[in-house]
Formats: sequence, structure tokens, C-alpha cells
Amino acid sequence: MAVYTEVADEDLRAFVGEYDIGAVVSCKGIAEGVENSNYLLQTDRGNYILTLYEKRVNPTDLPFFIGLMEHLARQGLRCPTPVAGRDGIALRHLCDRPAAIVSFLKGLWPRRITAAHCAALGRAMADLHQKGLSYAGSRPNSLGPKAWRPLFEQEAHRTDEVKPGLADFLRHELDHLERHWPQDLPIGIIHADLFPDNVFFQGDEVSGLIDFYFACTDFLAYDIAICLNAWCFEDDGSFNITKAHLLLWNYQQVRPLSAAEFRALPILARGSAIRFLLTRLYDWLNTPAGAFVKRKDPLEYERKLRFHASIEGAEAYGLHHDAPAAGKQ
Ligand SMILES: Nc1ncnc2c1ncn2[C@@H]1O[C@H](COP(=O)(O)OP(=O)(O)O)[C@@H](O)[C@H]1O
Ligand SMILES: N[C@@H](CCOP(=O)(O)O)C(=O)O
Repeated sequence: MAVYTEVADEDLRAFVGEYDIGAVVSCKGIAEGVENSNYLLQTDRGNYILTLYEKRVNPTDLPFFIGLMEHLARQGLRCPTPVAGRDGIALRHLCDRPAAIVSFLKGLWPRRITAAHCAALGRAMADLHQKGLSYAGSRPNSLGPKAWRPLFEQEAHRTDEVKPGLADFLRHELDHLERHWPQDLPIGIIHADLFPDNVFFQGDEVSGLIDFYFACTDFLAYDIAICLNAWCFEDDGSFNITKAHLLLWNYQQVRPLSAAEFRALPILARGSAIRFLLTRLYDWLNTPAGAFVKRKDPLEYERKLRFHASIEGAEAYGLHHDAPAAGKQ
């Protein structure tokens, strides 16, 4: 589920009346997602998404997110475009929560990921990175390396309930990551949660990127590392080198990686794995029984983390850095 806040009909009509988008025909809660309340809003002029921002989004970050989507949409990236009210303001309030209406994107997110999806994702992510460079806003990554140890320590005493020995493993990983985290890779705006459920496709082409509510300023290559984890492992836990190769090769057709970025991919992938492992671990241990949210498996990310820790170098992702940027696939 992701409808935490029910909106009464009269509140909705008054809210939509502040926009020039026609009259409400219907408004249905969307079951997917975990962070915010989302509705598919139909008016007599078209379809929109109405989002009420819930407690896990810091309200002071919202102008950054809204401004980013406006900027990217203006640059021609297919992403939700915030709709302003008649007064020119996009970020408003509904039911005591910050709320916004954004454009509805066509397409579906892929339930079964193919190599062709990974290829298209690589280009779309590089395009996002290029278009984000001219965005004036910035936001530190609140789930970056400095956040990981405190997040772990909060749950350390209960971590072995999930798997015996997991706490020690995570402690060693955190030590390693703190010692080896890169310092001076190219920085820009990253999506930071570019999982399959946030990428819409029509056929094999990306038709839109959604859910910019973890976007932040960080190493661009860290976004790639997040995608290697989220897109290139099979259900049985095996790493699919063909998918990784296509993702990286296609990314580089739009934005070539520096040698330092390429070399850093394994450590960035380890960091990205621990970041999602830790937030999933927190949710696993803290989601009340009976809550209408599907908990995600933290151990999926332990297996991914072990894979990245076991490889010799970034070549294990199916590409050599000296491969020509626009060569044969
Ligand atoms: N702009 C959009 N166009 C079409 N569908 C959308 C759009 N934004 C969200 N959705 C739908 O809402 C669901 C949840 O959105 P998401 O932003 O991932 O929520 P959350 O931030 O709560 O995780 C998506 O899986 C999709 O079905
Ligand atoms: N992608 C994260 C959880 C965030 O969920 P989203 O619905 O906001 O994309 C994970 O898989 O742990």
C-alpha cells in the first residue's frame, strides 16, 4: 500500500480548484510505493498523480525535489513535471501534509528484467546525470557513508535475529568501507533509488523515471553502483554479467566514465549494497505486525554485498575501461 492519508471529496475538490487542470472525475489510491500517499487523479482534461508527502520525507527537502523535476522536465528528460496552481506555486498543502500534483507518465515498470532493459537504463541514467549538471540546487546524501554506522548501531543488538553472525559481518564491512571510500570522483545529481519500480518502459525503451525523493548530490558513479545491484542480479542470487556489461556500455555512450570511476565501481557497489541492506534491516525489525507495507528482504543485499567483496576488480562487471567508448557491444 501507499495510501497513508485518505482525502475527503470536498477537500480534494477545493484543492484541485486551485489549479487550472479541469474538474475532478475520479481519484484512486495507488497501492504501490512505500514512502508517500499517491493517487491517480483524473480530471476532465487528463490524468495526473497527486502525492501527499508523508513523514519519511523531510519537508525542507521538498523544494529541492520539486525544483529538480521541473529542471529535468525542462531539459527534456521524461520525468514527472510538477503542475503549478493558478498562483504559480507547485508545492502546496492538503490534509495537513505537503502535497503536489505532477504529470502522469505512460509506461510500466518491468516485472521481469531483460538485458535490453539494462541497456536502455544505462543510457537513461547517463542522460539524467548530464541533464542534472545544470541544476542549481544541491542536497547532501542523507543515506551516504556517514549515515551507515549510526543506522547499523541503532539495530546492532537485534541484527543477529535476522541472521546469526550478520552484525559482525556488517561491522567489518563498515570498517572496510570507511577506510576505502573514494574521495574525489565526479559529483552531480543522482537519483539514488533507480530500482526497476522507478523506471517505466514502453517496449524496450525507457518512457519515464519517477520517484526522485532520494535524489541528492553525490558521486555519479554511485548511481551506477546502485543500478548494478538493483538490475543485474537474478532471482537465484547470481550476477548477470551480460546485463551489467550492457548497462555500463550504454551508459558510456552518453557519459564516458573516467578510469578512477571505473576502478571505484566495486567499492561503490559494496557501499550501495550496505545502504539498502541497512534501511531494509531497519524496516524489517521496526515495521509493526499487520502494517500494510511489504517488507523487503535485507539478506538479498547481504548476498550482493558478498559478491562485490569477492571480485578482483571492475572487470567482473563485463567491461574493460580501455574498451572504446563507442565500440562494438
Ligand atoms: N508520474 C507518475 N506517472 C505514472 N504513475 C506514477 C507516477 N508517479 C507515481 N506513479 C505510480 O505510483 C507508484 C508509487 O510511486 P512512488 O513515487 O514509487 O511512491 P513512493 O515514493 O511512495 O515509493 C508507482 O509505482 C506508479 O505506479
Ligand atoms: N528501493 C528501496 C526501497 C525504496 O522504495 P521505493 O518504493 O520508494 O522505490 C529498496 O528496495 O530497498
